[in-house]
Amino acid sequence: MMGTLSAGTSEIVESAEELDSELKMNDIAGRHRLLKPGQNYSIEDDINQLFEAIDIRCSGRVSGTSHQVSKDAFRKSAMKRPIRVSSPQSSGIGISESVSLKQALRGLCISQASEMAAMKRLSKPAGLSGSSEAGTIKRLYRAVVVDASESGLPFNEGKGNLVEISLVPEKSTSSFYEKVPESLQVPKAELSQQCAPSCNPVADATTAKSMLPITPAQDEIVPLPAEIGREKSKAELEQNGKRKPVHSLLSVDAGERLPKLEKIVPTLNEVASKTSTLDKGQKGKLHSASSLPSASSGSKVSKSGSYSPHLIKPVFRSKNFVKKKVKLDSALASTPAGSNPRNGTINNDLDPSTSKLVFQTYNYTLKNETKENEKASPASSGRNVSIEVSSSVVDSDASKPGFGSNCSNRTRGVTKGDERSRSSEKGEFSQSSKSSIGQYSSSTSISEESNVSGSSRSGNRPHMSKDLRWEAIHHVQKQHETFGLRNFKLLKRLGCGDIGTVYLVELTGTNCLFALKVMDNEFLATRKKMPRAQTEREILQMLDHPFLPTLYAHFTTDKLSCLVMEYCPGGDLHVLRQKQPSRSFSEQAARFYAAEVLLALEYLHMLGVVYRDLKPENILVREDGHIMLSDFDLSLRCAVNPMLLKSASPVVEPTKKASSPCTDSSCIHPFCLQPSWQVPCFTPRLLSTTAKSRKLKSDLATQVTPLPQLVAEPTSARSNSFVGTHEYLAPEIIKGEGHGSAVDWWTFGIFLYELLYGKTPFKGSGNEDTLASVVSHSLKFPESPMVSFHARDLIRGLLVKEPENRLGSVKGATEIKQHSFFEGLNWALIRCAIPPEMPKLCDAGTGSTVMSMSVQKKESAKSDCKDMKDTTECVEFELF
Ligand SMILES: Nc1ncnc2c1ncn2[C@@H]1O[C@H](COP(=O)(O)OP(=O)(O)OP(=O)(O)O)[C@@H](O)[C@H]1O
Repeated sequence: MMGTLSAGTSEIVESAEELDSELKMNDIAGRHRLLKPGQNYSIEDDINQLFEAIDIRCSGRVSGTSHQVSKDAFRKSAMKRPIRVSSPQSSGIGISESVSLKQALRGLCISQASEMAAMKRLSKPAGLSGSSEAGTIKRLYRAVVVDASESGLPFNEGKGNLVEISLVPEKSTSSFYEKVPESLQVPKAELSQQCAPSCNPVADATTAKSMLPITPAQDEIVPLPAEIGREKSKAELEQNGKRKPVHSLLSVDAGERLPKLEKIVPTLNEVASKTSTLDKGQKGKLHSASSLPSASSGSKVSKSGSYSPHLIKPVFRSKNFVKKKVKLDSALASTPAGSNPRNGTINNDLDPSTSKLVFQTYNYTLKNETKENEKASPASSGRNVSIEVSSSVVDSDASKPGFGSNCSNRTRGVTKGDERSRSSEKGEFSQSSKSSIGQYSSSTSISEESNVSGSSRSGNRPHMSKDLRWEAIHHVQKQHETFGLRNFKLLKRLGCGDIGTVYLVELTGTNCLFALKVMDNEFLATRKKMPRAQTEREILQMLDHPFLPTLYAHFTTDKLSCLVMEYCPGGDLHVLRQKQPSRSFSEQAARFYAAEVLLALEYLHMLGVVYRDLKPENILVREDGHIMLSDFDLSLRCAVNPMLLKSASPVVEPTKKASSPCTDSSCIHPFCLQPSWQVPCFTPRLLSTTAKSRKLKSDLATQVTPLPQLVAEPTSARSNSFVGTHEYLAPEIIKGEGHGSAVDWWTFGIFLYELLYGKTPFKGSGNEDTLASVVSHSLKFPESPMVSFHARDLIRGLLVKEPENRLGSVKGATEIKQHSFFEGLNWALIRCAIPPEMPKLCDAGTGSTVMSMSVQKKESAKSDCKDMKDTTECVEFELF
């Protein structure tokens, strides 16, 4: 019963669902990757191709009377059918629509190119989205069909000049694995009555409590133990305040959980002990489980050290790898094709019984090869793009937990046919790049998308070619002809989630740090959490965005599933907020973080991912102060179709902007390359001289139209799961009415509220009260701290209880970005902006000291190790 929930525990709850849809939607994973290895990325080509592909049939002229359509009507219609709205003024600017659109797109690309230039300048290592975003945009634009004559939605939302081009949203392919029993659902009439503004909040809350649908899953909700039988470090004590995820289907108590988590350690040791050859220069010292850092070992927080915000480099601890890099390149060049892990088999020196390696799939070449193989061999259809290194024991059992065969199909659901296909794959892996069932015998195959080979060293991410972490992985892979746990040196535990434990690890011999998420396969299987782990991995594989994590590799053993991710040393926003003087962020800081989160959510929605678990705890802070949205195991995958909202005339007044476009801090002109706030690390190419740039921008401002808006909001996504964190749960989730992407905009509203006020708006004395309050209480703003009208207005728009009326429910992030709260924000360059707060040289999220991450502070491996020992009471263990 809900009543069993402890009052002080904020939780994520979920129920089983969408497994099928997740599998069915695997094809989404590949959509945003367009460039093939070796293919040169050209913005100009993109533009031309886009316009070749775009069928512009929009007359751009709709009678003025059509503008009388209400906003609500538009919203509702927009969810069902294509929208195309034109403006009578659209033709008044003397530029043909195709030309203006092209210019606008070019501007978009210029903006993008500027970002890429900035990133290059910064040598920003990870998470950059340049070409992939371009690819995504290209794909979206290719899909655009404008048909003015067929669409009859002359709505411009007051903008007056917008021509909206849209596509019919695809039907969501998500299936409802878990539906709230009809008997348990609250009648809509009653709910609307409950939610009526005139309702007595107290009475409503009481009534709502009794009305909350109690699903069987909810019955089983139990609070996750804040501690799992280990000593609490300072940071972990802080984490106790975090709203931890709880699986609603199976209760997990401390007694059950602890042995499982502890089990990981001996498993790692086991792997280590089975490693016959240790890296050259490695001590070969294998510590027992007790050598893992105790919670207390991380309790000493060193706040010393400085931080250089402008040197965004991979996390390195010595220069060793840089030196090796040259050798690596030559080694690559001379690598025989047969020994190239991209193309063939390599040896795995791990114990066959434990070794299973799967590299993430990033490379389209591989996909193409797979398709060719499918043609050649029908039996292989349905194969996963990724190639697995697996033991026969693992793969012969399709039901085996882990990221094995049962988790690797990213293009379609796992069917019996698929399993049969797998069985037939025995011995075929060298051709199909698939694992060889029954052929383990210490051989492995690695997918081409292992991101560490040849020209596609960073996978399909040319913009990340400067990310030395990719090269580091490749380097290690080439050196050892294997890639797995043994290649990592465990430094400390970063945190523990519902499905796994995250460690800070160093890629042996490279001084590159990563976050390694380790999940116990048996635990996942017995707790029915495998789908969550699978979802997280699949989503991580899709991501290529500066505010989302990069998954460098993943591998699986019999016992463990591991994700090698980008490491964020800055802790999370939950902890960071608590460190603020008033335990809340300034409005400027909140705006910054909210904007970056919004971009991340927008990107996720474009990929057909409804995040569903937004909260400060899940927003990690990178070393450069920018954010990284993490934790995707509760996300919903669904179908999404792009919608292009084309602006046909300038939004801004040319004269105003032409006067001094760049001195205006709120300049929002798309061709204004000057960031709206200081970006000292970035000098746009077009701004070589101030005069030149001013003239250029002045000219552009008078000639060109604003950029079109791309909208890819998965409005048709539906789920009935009870998923989220109590204080952040949207009303429609609580009511069991089914929910879609609008839940992310609700949580975004709660998130912004919490950043600004230091608390969430509907928190009750207990979880039950909180849920009742969410459903029935009206939104109230505290008198202090003082928050601007714009901020409150945005929150108000987001925290509309009816999802269909919620800001963002139709056009997604596009709507929200246009809100006055974000006015003047240079969205394209925010990644180059100086964050409100730079992380100190301590890991706020864990309380443990981390080594300097900047180049200036880069230390040798030895001194780093010494520092670690000195400050964290010795994280002196090497498991691999
Ligand atoms: N890439 C990372 N860099 C630094 N710390 C991380 C990283 N990923 C996770 N962490 C830390 O590890 C902790 C556990 O993360 P994890 O994603 O496993 O669980 P969670 O966020 O609590 O949610 P869930 O249980 O739903 O997975 C986080 O709270 C965070 O402090």
